[in-house]
Amino acid sequence: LVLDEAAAITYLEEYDRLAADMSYQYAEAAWKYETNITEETLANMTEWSLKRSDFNYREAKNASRFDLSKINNQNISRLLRKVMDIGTAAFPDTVKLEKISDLEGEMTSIYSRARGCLNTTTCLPLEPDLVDIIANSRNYAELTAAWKGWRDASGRNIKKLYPEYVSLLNEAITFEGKYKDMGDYYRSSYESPTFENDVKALFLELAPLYENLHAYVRRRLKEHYGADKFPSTGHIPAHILGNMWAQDWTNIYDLVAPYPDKRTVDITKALIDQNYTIIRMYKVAEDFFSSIGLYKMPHLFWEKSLLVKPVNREVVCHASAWDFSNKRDFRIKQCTALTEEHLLTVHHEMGHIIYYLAYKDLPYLYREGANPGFHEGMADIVTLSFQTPEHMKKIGLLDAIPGQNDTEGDINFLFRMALSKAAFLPFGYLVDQWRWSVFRGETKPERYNEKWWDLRCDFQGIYPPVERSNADFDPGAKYHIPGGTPYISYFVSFVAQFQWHKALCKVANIAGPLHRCDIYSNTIAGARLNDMLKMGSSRPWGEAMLKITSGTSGQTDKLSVAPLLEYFDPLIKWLQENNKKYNEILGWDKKNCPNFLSP
Ligand SMILES: O=C(CCC(O)(O)[C@H](Cc1ccccc1)NC(=O)c1ccccc1)N[C@@H](Cc1ccccc1)C(=O)O
Ligand SMILES: [Zn+2]
Repeated sequence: LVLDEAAAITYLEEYDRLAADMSYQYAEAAWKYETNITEETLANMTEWSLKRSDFNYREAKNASRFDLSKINNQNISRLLRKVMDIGTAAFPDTVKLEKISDLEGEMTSIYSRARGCLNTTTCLPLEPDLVDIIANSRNYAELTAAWKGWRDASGRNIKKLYPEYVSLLNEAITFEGKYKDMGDYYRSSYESPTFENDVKALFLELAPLYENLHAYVRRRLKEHYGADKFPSTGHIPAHILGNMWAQDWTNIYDLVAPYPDKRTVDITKALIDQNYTIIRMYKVAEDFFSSIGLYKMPHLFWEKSLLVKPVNREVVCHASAWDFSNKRDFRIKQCTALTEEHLLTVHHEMGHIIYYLAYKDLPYLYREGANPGFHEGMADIVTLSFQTPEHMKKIGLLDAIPGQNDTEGDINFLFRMALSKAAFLPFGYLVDQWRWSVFRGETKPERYNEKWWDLRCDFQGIYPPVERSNADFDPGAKYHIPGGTPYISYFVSFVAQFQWHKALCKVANIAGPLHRCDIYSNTIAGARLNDMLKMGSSRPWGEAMLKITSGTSGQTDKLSVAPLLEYFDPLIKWLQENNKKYNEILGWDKKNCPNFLSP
């Protein structure tokens, strides 16, 4: 039965209301589970997950009555295609769909409740305890115990569930014949047949920056921990970089700063000294977004968010931002602690909420990021302004800022930014290289861990401090793997946020080098950003990229690493010179991973 456009519009209006309501119900069930992990709340979430799949299945059938070739209106056809793009919900075997939801819930429960043991008597949760040890301890043995303890408690216990999870997801997603495997489906949200090769090319362009940073940090860490801890292959031990996954190195800034006597910031200390409360951290973030003309948090946000880890129940501590699809209820769930890292995560999560608020009046189907990387990029972009010495001084978290001709202070600041924004790049890239190879069937369960360490050794130039084998499951020690959450979105975000930062600083006429630009209280920058955010996923993401960059030297509808490399250019030159001065050999043996026991 071919129905015309008018009927399609009527159908879509009805769909919009029903879908938003179903989404609300599911979000409430998921919220109840994540803020109180019990058998009952997990079962209730699974029940609602099945109800949502059933709703999507039925509506996809209803939408298929319309003949898209007879729909001329681009907007209507885009909406109808989104109603029919339901992923695993197209799989009619609800028993298997329930199993997928159960497995994901169970893996997330194991991850969230895991306690890593340092010895036979002391077992600690990841947040805040093990995170703090990895961030602050300078004792090699203690770091090794925390690193190994966490993986034994999380990855090892998740391992047995992952193979079935993968095969069920692939069976469900290939049922309709539209997708080759689950990785193919994940990548389809970028609406580009060349996406996989595009990100590979971007990653290769960023290699020189990372290799120079890696060589410098390796030399400085050798001075501290002793050269005997560093193999001839050139790898750095994975557990001495200040982060449980070696994805952000800012916590070891004090050990490796280029000009230590010009110590710039210790935000964590300032937060404690100034008796910051958790709420004040959120108010500071809200003030940044409202200062550029974006939005304040709705009152339900303050009423319903979970901002502190409860003492009397188990929760999913990994931070997230929630849209309850009723245009009013938006929440953050974060086990917030008084540290600089958490202050940045507060800005990150609130950045997601701002995106939600910008597109809340769009049709339900368009209330998404232009692509998943754009949502993460929006979450992160204010941190490029917020962390400048100028801004830190403005909000009283830093007393002295490096003067304009203080190149040493400037290098220190750029270096500190590179410890998060450059150190992250290979990790942001490799997590889904691993996952996509698993979904493709290239990496079988017997070699899950070997493939993981092949990639970690190859792209990150780090190696495991204790022997690993295929009896371990280290990918499972990173939230997004048991959580089933895509990761390439962060790599895309780390590229895109510099393109946006450059464009916004330009349109806002903020003079000076890119790395000292602070868009705080600049409503022109805010308006330009808002114009993109308000598009949601109503248009292909290239148009959203063009919306932000148009009229500037970086005008493009594509991802480009040029602004990121421009931002770090003074540091790249400094690192190249310094590495040459010390005859540092850049890079590492990409095909030989120390401490991995081949089967
Ligand atoms: O995981 C996060 C922060 C959590 C989140 O805000 O990205 C969160 C992750 C998540 C949790 C549950 C389900 C899905 C995703 N994402 C969101 O809350 C979110 C994602 C898309 C749209 C709206 C909100 N960051 C990553 C990468 C990262 C990003 C930025 C700085 C440092 C590190 C990490 O910690 O490895
Ligand atoms: Zn995020």
